[in-house]
Amino acid sequence: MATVTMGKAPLPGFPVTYSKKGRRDHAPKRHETSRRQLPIYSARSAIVDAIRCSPTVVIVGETGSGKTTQIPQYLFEEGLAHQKAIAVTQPRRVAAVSLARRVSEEVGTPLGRKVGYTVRFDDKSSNATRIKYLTDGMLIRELLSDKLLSRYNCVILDEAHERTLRTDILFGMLKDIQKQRQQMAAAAMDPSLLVEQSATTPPRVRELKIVVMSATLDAERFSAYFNHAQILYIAGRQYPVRIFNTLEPQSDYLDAAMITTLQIHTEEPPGDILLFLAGQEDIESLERLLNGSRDKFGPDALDLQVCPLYAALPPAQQAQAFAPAPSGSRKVILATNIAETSITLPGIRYVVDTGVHKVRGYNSKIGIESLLVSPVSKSSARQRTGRAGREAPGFCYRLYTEPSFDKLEEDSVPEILRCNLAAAVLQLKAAGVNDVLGFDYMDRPPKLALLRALEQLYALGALNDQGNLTDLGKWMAEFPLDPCYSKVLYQSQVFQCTSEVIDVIALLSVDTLFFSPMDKRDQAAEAHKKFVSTEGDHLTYLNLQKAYLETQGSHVWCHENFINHRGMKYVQDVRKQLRRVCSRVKVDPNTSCGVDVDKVLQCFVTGFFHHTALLQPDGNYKSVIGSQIVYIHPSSSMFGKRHEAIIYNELVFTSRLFIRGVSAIQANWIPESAPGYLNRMVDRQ
Ligand SMILES: Nc1ncnc2c1ncn2[C@@H]1O[C@H](COP(=O)(O)OP(=O)(O)OP(=O)(O)O)[C@@H](O)[C@H]1O
Repeated sequence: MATVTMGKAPLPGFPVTYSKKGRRDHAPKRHETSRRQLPIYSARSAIVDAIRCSPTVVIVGETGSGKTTQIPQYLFEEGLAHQKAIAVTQPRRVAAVSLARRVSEEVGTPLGRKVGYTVRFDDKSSNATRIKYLTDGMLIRELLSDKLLSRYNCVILDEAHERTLRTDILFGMLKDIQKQRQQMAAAAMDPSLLVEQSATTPPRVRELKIVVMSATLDAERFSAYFNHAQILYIAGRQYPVRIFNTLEPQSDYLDAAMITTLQIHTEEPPGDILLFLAGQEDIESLERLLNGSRDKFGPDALDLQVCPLYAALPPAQQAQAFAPAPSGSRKVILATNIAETSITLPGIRYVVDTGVHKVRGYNSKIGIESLLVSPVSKSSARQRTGRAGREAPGFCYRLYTEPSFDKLEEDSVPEILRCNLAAAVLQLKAAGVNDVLGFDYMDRPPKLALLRALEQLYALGALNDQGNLTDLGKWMAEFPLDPCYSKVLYQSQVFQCTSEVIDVIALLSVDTLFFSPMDKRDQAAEAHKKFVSTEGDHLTYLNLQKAYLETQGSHVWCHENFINHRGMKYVQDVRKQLRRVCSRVKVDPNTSCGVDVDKVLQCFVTGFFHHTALLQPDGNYKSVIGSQIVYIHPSSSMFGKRHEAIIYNELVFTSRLFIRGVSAIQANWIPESAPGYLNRMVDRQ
């Protein structure tokens, strides 16, 4: 017979509802009704049964149908969180926080009690928490101290289609935990073990249920990876969304976004607008433009309240996007793709999609992970559309043509295939995965590439000879940089040249900062002369940066000196990012070596010892590792010069093995930088 634990009397308006298990939930009535109206409600028992019967279930359901807010509650109500909790991962913190708020309201308990969240630097959960929304990164962190995730009965991987590096790492880790727990649970069923166990207490470690969810994922593929998991397709959209495409391609998406927003504001019935843009800069410029265009609305128009929403915005300002617009005004939220999945922004009826986003890419030149503006995938476009139609019928204005939509990729390339492997392996190690070769990747990177990555990390001092992460490795894992560069940055504290190292790394991220038009070659060469350092490209770049800052990045100055103005602007962005991260990890970005610039080169050798070459008696350069003859590229300031030893930034094979980003160094700096590794590599030759 079910037992009921009695507590305090319920508050008026909060009826007590009894679940089948006899547990008591205080659920506010107004949410109870709306919960039952969600499309997913009719599939409630099918979902619960599937999860009860199968270790892993893949669920695909329309955006807004109720997956993220309802499924964890169904499992909780049906006793699947018994004595433990349900984790729901999100790729973004803003979603984790807002979902926990909403669901705790639906459950009718204060945030942090039955329903809570954990994101970096913010934890609203307790031992009583049964449904926990958390970022994928935070679940990886929890894994480091609780290897079997024993506090959870079920992990829901939401928005799995996003395939972030961390979510991909979680896929493999969770599969492994599930297997281990299955074996332990099976062992506990062994009658000889049951003798020692009380009949009333459940086994200490239960099986781990995994639920993979999204509105837009390739369910068959996910099912195959998760041991042929059961797939559930949930039909039904909450409210219809009408999609409009432009008839012509738009040359300036910001301009098109501005016009469309003003048109909706002045011509369409009330309802807030959500506008997707590529990044913070776009948002700031559109915010200025929209705030400056109030006089165009006419005397009877509603006021327009502009709310930015991007990851770097302080949480208090982000919260404004979730608050209702003041009466007599319409809210327009200018957002990056942080608003693309999972969240419900109350009041939104109109979505404007520019069709672009910033993607973390990998600049193989310097291994810096960059953010580049690119077209979205179909899957992203559908998710954006799905932000309308959650509380009433909605409209989505795509600022690109229908044929352009048809040409978009179905899904974005998984991050693990887009980023440098040394960096990915460093992340895996930081996440506690020791066997990175045997790791169960959903999309496996090539083995040789993984081996190279391990060897390189060892040489850099990020791994010890057991292959475990060192303290330096942990530090390096904090940086959005190829590990060679983060090592140089770390060493810059020893050489007292952090400011210069940041500048050079940023400058090396662009291909051609000096340009020479065919018809003005001599003029350009003359203009470039004043920046050239006899010690090579690294210090030449440093001279260029100094001069650029002195002229405050003037377009005219760049033009007169045959300098790539756009490239220099990008350099300043990268520089700003790096300075910010340095400050965050308490490294002073202003530490400078002054005129003692040799220190900068010495510091670079500590990360680039494998990119060094020695001058041969015949005048050629031979690489220290690989013993290959390498040729200085004609674009380098070191072209035609001879020096006992050189360091280079990259090796490119075109007609010959060319090296670029070259500087002169002292030969004795090389063995000092990674003695063990270099001896081994030279022995192998
Ligand atoms: N903060 C909120 N305020 C108002 N309504 C909300 C809120 N959060 C959710 N809802 C309502 O609950 C519905 C279901 O939301 P939920 O996030 O569970 O859907 P979903 O299927 O996970 O969507 P998606 O695939 O887009 O993440 C929404 O369509 C909306 O009507």
